[in-house]
Amino acid sequence: MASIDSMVSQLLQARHGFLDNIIHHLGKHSKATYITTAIALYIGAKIYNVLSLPKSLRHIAHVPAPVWMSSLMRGETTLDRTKRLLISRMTETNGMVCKFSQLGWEVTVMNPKAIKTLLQRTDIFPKSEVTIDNFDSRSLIRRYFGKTNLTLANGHEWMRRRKIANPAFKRALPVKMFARLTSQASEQLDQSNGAPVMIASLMQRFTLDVIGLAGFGFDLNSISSPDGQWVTAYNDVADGFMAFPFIFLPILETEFIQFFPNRRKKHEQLTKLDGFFESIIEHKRETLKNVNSESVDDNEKDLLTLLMEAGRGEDDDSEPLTNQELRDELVLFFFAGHDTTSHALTCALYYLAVNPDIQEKARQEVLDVLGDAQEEKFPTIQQLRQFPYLARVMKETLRIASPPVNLVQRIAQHDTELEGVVIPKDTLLTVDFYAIHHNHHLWKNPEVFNPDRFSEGGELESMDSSYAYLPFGGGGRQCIAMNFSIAEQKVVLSGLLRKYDISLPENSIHKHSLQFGPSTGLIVPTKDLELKFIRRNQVI
Ligand code: HEM
Repeated sequence: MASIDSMVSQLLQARHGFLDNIIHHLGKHSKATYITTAIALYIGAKIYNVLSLPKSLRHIAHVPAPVWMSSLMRGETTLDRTKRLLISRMTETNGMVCKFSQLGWEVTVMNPKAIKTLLQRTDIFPKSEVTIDNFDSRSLIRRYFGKTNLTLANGHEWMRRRKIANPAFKRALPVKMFARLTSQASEQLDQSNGAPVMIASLMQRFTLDVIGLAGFGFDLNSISSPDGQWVTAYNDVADGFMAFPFIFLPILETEFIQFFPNRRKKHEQLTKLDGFFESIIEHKRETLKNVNSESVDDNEKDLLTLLMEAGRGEDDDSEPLTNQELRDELVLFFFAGHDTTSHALTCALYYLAVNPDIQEKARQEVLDVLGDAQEEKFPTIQQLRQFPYLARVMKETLRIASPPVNLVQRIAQHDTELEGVVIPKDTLLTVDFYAIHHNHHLWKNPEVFNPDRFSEGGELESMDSSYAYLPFGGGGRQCIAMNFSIAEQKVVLSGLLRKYDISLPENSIHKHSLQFGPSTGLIVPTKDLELKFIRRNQVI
């Protein structure tokens, strides 16, 4: 693959010689040759411009575009690429490195102090709208996410949406529903009779059902019916967001979709899903007109109800969300809330399986709170606070295997500086979670799973900046559902620890370290991970 590096560098370097040659031959050839040459020159110049680091960023260390691209093309793992090309440059330009991304050159910020400024100064570094504007309104991704939503909006629009959604997420902590669905998932584990189980798939179906119920009160039932129509439609659509040919050549999707039947099918599935969301929103509005929702415990209300209730209270002056806005937020919660948490759960179960001492310590804590009687038992909201060790296991999992690869890009509003480094107007900036959470300049033995980093007086507390650890982001744009997801994970992990001994099959490819598959964009999924769940004697 070094040949790809050298091919592209040679292409860039040979540009001048290439131009001279072309000028020399021009006189001798026909009109067709002129046109072909002009097109070749135009494309060559475009490629050169796109791949060359802009002059304004040349004072910052950078990874040459061909080097980054060749790593992607030869399938180097995200972690290896990050270590080799980003962390290795941590000491250059104060922990800032430029790299080539799908949307152009961006600065990856690895210096915790600079990250703090980047995330706190949302006036100077708002979210980059390039991320979604880059997609045509007819593309699958844009049709799904719409023009804006809570995670993409900036300024007043973001504040308005966050003000409405914040109380909804504060109120919604449906632990009873988490427990009910954990129980359903464990029925599937029981059916395996201790044989290896594809755990990522089960956790994905679990979190999808959670978000269906927590989002709009609809049971997608994907734990027991993985092939149900709405689950299939959603998975089909989500699978298509980052399809390489349509991202790099959007015209294929906008102008030539008739030649791509599979892509057309995804659009049809999305149209069906939209109809489904619309009917749910309409139905909910009608129900709320007729039923007194006060009678339902706030914790167990779905987010759609809570979002619709915004603006109704006496001191609540929020401008209510329209049906379209409600739809756009709900589809976002689906996307942002399901793969992230299922990945966190899958990885936590893996690290418990390969660290029996840690597993036993976490289990003992759970048994101390919930007892070891034979019937299933899950924690109440109050009991969730009584699992400090399990919380450290979850934190360490989110450090070592952060679900999102990086933060949504920010864009500098004007010429500014970050920790002494000049950042020109319109520069795109991001934070790469692996680059920060696996950085040996910040963490001791970052590849070792060690929940005690998060104990009182432990490694995190002794660091100069808490921004060396940010699985849920930071500043005002921190994950709105952090507490929701933590509660969800605690219910599942405590329930499964109480009931099963968790282990890795003898011949697993993950024996020495957790292996990841190709990235789907938001997260890097585990690769065919199977775990064994053997029922402990005491619990039936
Ligand atoms: C382990 C689970 C999760 C992780 C690690 C995670 C991580 C993150 C991160 C890093 C951000 C900040 C993005 C940025 O600043 O660019 C974020 C924002 C967000 N997350 Fe999560 N998330 C998780 C679960 C969820 C769930 C369950 C939901 C919804 C039900 C959700 C909804 C959101 C939303 C709406 C935002 C945007 C907030 C805003 O910009 O105001 N997340 N999440």
